[in-house]
Amino acid sequence: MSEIMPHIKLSLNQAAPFALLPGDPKRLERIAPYLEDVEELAFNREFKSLRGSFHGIQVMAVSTGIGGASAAIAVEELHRIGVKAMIRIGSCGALKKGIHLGDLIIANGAVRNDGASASYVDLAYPAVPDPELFVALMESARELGSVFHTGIVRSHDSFYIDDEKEVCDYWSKRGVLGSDMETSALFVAGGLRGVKTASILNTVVQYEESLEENINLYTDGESAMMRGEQTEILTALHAFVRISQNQEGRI
Ligand SMILES: O=P(O)(O)O[C@H]1O[C@H](CO)[C@@H](O)[C@H]1O
Ligand SMILES: O=c1cc[nH]c(=O)[nH]1
Repeated sequence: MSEIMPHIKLSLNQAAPFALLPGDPKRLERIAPYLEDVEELAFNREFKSLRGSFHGIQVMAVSTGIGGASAAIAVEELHRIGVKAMIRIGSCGALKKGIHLGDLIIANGAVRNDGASASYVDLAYPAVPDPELFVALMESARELGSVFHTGIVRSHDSFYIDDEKEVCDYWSKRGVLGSDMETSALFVAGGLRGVKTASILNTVVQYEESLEENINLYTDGESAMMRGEQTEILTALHAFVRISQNQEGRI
């Protein structure tokens, strides 16, 4: 019998080549309807998982919880059971005016303000997505008519620091589009381990709006944000189909 990973509680025979990585375990309930032959796999701590098929490819969805530490654990353990490509389908706060609720941000890099990626490697190492997966996400987003922006995001470890507003303004002034908590750890762990990674984020807080209020509305199922979530799920699934075709079965 193959080894069961200690946190995600999955083994080799449960792997698929592609994995969607939401933060919130609840998001799995909204991913499942897009897949056929869905099997629930495991639920340990923040790591809930399922597997199914989409347009002929096998896909997993595994929640990573909040923050880079648990996201990096998910990347490591999924890599060990054989997952080759991972797309974070997350939520974020915009750092730029004109990015609206439900707009998607496809990250072409992440500011490494998290602790997990720093514990892996010097900050000079870039947090960047796999180029092929990034392009596949952009092409899918265009094909589906999604409203999306591409650019740098900032990954952080806490909302509740005393100078939160000043820190957000600092990065906003430098052209960073949005903030989340897992993209940089995903990109760095994936880069070091040779896993293809990308990140697509649904805007749930507009720049300079109340964070707590908007996250509550999102979890209550308010519509623009829910539409953004549906679009990011579909965009990511189609991106996996694209790279499976590009690679002609190599993945
Ligand atoms: O909605 P998810 O994917 O969890 O992403 C965002 O939401 C959480 C904070 O509310 C953090 O995990 C942040 O990155
Ligand atoms: O503003 C936000 C919203 C969601 N997630 C974040 O990290 N920041």
